[in-house]
Amino acid sequence: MNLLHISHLQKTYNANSTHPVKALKEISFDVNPGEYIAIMGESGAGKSTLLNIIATLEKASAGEILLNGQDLSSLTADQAAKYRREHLGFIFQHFNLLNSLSNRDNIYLPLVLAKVPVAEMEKRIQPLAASLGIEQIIDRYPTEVSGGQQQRIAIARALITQPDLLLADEPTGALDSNTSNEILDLFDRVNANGQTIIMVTHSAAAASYAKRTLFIKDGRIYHELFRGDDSLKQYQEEISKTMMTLTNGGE
Ligand SMILES: Nc1ncnc2c1ncn2[C@@H]1O[C@H](COP(=O)(O)OP(=O)(O)OP(=O)(O)O)[C@@H](O)[C@H]1O
Repeated sequence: MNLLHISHLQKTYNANSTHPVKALKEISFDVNPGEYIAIMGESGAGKSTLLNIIATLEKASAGEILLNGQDLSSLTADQAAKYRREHLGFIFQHFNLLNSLSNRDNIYLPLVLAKVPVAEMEKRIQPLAASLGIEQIIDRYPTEVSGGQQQRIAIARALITQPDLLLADEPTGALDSNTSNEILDLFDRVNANGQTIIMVTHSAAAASYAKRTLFIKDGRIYHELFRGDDSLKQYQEEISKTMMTLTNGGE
């Protein structure tokens, strides 16, 4: 079965006003378990809207969205909050760590909210910290580590709940190119361990790490590319070319 099934999804903001905005007009795609998908498109194309609907933060105006067979559009606000905690992991451009908590407590936070026993939290953090290279900084505070290290902490926070789906919104947008590559290498390893990832990005370099890239234009899927056996460099060139065609309005 598909992990995520999206069919004829539409989203109109301010539907009842004189200026409705059709952010998503027709979006259909499926995601299989273990996939790593990048979503690209120009500013205003509808990427964040799509991500927010998958994240259960917003509701679609029409169409179907199922995650593991669960109809996300039928969830109440409380059910959606629970669903997010139990099934989704989030990574943001600006890390969104709480500076008043240690890195360790930031990572524990979703488990605290889910009332997971302390012994289980400690058991889960050890292998995660080792695989993400954060053992040395785990008892510092977010303000005492670099941006790349903060993003590693944020990745640990997203993964500690063992989510069905990891959603990343411009995860390298605030990082220099070397640090970005380190974070993207980590995503690669996380995906190789079976984690399904959907990443919104403006960066062809970042998208080239994903195995499939969906291009969105004016609320519709314009094109998709598969990495296949391409090298990172070849695939990045393909992605850049497609973005250029899309920007120039080509078919
Ligand atoms: N809450 C809202 N109310 C009204 N219109 C909105 C709202 N959120 C987004 N839009 C509009 O919906 C369209 C799609 O926006 P969206 O933020 O999804 O694009 P995006 O591809 O993520 O852009 P960017 O790359 O700049 O983040 C835009 O025309 C935007 O102005």
